[in-house]
Amino acid sequence: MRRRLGIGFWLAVGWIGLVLFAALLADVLPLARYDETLAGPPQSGPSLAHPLGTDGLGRDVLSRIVHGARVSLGVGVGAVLLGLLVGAPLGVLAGYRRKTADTVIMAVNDVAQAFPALVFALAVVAFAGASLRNVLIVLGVLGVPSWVRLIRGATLSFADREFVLAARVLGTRDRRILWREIVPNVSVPAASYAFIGMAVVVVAEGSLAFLGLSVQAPTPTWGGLINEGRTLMETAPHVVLAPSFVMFLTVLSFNLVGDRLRSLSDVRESGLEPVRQVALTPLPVPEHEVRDTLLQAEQLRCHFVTPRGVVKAVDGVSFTLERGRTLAVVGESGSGKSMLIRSILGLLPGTAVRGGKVYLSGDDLTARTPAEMRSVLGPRLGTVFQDPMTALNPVRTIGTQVTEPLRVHLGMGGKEARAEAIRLLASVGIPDPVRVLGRYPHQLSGGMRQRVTIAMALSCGPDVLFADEPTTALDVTIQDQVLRLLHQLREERDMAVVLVSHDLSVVARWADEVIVMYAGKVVERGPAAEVFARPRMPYTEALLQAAPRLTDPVHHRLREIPGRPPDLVDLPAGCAFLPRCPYAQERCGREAPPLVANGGHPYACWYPRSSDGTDRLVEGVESGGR
Ligand SMILES: Nc1ncnc2c1ncn2[C@@H]1O[C@H](COP(=O)(O)OP(=O)(O)OP(=O)(O)O)[C@@H](O)[C@H]1O
Repeated sequence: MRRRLGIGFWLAVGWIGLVLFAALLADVLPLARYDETLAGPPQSGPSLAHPLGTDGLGRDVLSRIVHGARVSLGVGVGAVLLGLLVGAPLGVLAGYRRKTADTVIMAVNDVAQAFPALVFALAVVAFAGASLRNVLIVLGVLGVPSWVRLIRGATLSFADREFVLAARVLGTRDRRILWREIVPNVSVPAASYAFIGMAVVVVAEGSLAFLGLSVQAPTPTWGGLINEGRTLMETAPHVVLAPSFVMFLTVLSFNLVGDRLRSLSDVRESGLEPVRQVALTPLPVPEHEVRDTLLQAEQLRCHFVTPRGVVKAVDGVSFTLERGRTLAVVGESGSGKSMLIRSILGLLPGTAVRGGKVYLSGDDLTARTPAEMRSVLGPRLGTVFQDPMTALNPVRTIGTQVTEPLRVHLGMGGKEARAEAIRLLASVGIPDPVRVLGRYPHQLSGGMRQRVTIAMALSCGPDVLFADEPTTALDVTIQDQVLRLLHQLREERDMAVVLVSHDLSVVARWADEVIVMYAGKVVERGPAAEVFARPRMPYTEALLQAAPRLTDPVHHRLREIPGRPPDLVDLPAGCAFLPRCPYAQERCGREAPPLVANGGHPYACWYPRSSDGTDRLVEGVESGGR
C-alpha cells in the first residue's frame, strides 16, 4: 500500500499537515502579529526576523500567510463538508431509489449546476455581506450539484452488484442495505473527491478574495494577500510570490492526495494493461534453450504484489506448441489458467510481475515493449474471451468492431475492410453477414456474438489462437458448434490453439495436448488422450472423477474433490495438493515433487497412480472423437 501510494502522496500529506498545524496554532506560534503595521521596514525581503519579508505596510508576510491559511483551509473544509452533507444523501437517494426520485433530483441538480456561480456569489455578498460564514455557504452550496452527481454515479454502480442483490434476496431492509452495502463503498470515492474538492474551494476562495468578494481586510486570506501584493510586483515580488507559492503547493497537495485515493478504488487501474516491466523488479529467468517451435513458454511466472503478500498465480510454467495442434490448459478455478494466457500475451494487471520467457517462432516476446507487442497482438496472437457480451463494445456496430483490426493492423481502406469483414463473418458460419455488420451486439444471440469475436480474433490471420473458456457463457448445444468451428478453423488456417477450459469432456474431445495446473504450477502434462486415459498425478485423477460425461451410458456418481485449493500467498513447503490427496505420505509434506517423466508423460508426484490404469477409476474418457 505504501509503495502504491508513492512518495509524492506522502510529501503532499506532510505539506497539508504542516499547513493545517500552522493554521490551527497560528495564535501561539512565535510569529509577529498579522495586522501589526511597521513590524519591520516596508517591502523588505526575507530576513531572520521576517523569513518571508514584509509587505507594503511593513507587516510580516509569513504571519499573514499562516493566518490566511485559517480562512482558506477553513472555507475549504467547511464548504466541502456542507456540499457533502447536502449532496451525498441526495445522490444516494437518486442512485438507489431511481425512478421519480432520480428524475426530480437530477432535474433540479442540472438547473442548479447551470446557474452562473459568480452571479450567485455576487448576489449573496451584496445582500448578506462578505463574511467568512457567507463565503463558506456560497462555496458549499455551489459544490452541492457536483457532489450529487458523484455520489449518484457511485451508488448506481454498486446498487446492481451481486452483493446488494444477495442482501435483497435475504430480505434485508433498504435502509440497512444503504448503510451496510452502499455507503461503505461509496465513501471511498467520496473521500478522494473531498480532497480534490478542497483544492477547488481553496482556488475559488482565492478568486473571490481577489475580486473583493471574500472575507474583508484586515483579516488576511491567501487570495486577498495575492490581490494586495499585485501592486508591489515590481518593487517587492516576494509579497505576491510567497502566498501564491503556498497556495499552489496546497492545491497541488490536495489534488495529489485525492487522485491517489481515487486510484486505490478505481477498478480501471487494476484492469488489463500492458506489463510494466521497467517499473517492477523482473523475476530472474533461468538458463534454457530456445527451440524451433511455434510457441514456447519457459519458466513463465506471474506474481502479484498484494498487501497480504506475494500471490504466485503462475509459477514456473513451461511448454511448447506446434502449428496445427491444440493445447488445453485445465485446472480448478484460481489455478492460474487465465493468468498464464495473459502472461503470454503480456496483458496483466498493473500489480503483476512477470518472469520467464515466451518465444513465438524463436522471437522473444518478453523482450518486447508494450508498444512493440501491439504488432504481435492481433496479427500473430488472437484471443477469444469467455463472455462475448463483455468482449464486444455494446455501443458500436458489429461492422465497426470487425473492420477495426483490419484497418489498424492490415491498413485496409473502408471498402476493402468491409468486404473482408463480410468474408470473415461468413467463414465463422454467420448467415447474412451483410445484415449483421449493421447490428449491435445485443441484437445477436450468444452463439452469434461468440462467432463474431472469433471472426475478430482471426481477422489478421494469427499463428496462435487463445480461447479462454470460449464456451462457458453459451448453452450446451451452441458450445459444441463453437468448438467444432474453432477446430475447423485451426485446420483450415494451420494455426495452433490454446484452449482454456475447466470442462474435461471438451478438452478430451478437442485437445491434442493438455497441461494440468494446480496452484499456479503444472502438475501433469502430455498428450491429452494419454493423460486422460492414464493420469499419474492424483489431482488429474480427481479432476476426471469429478467431471460429468454426457456419453456415459450409466450415470456413475461424480466424486467431489475434497478440501479447497491452497492460499497462493502461503503455499506449503511440500506438495500443494497434499491436504486434499488421499494417497499422500510423509515425504509429500517435506519436499515439493518436481515435474518428471518416468518413461511416460511428465507429472509432479512422489507417489503417482500406476501407469497401467489398474488401480483407479478411469473409464476411457473418449478422445479423438471429433
Ligand atoms: N489482480 C490480482 N491481484 C492478486 N491476485 C490475483 C489478481 N488476479 C488474479 N489473481 C489471483 O491469481 C490466481 C489465478 O487466477 P486466474 O484468473 O488465472 O485463475 P483461473 O484458473 O483462470 O480461474 P477461473 O477458472 O476461475 O478463471 C487466483 O488465485 C487469483 O486470485
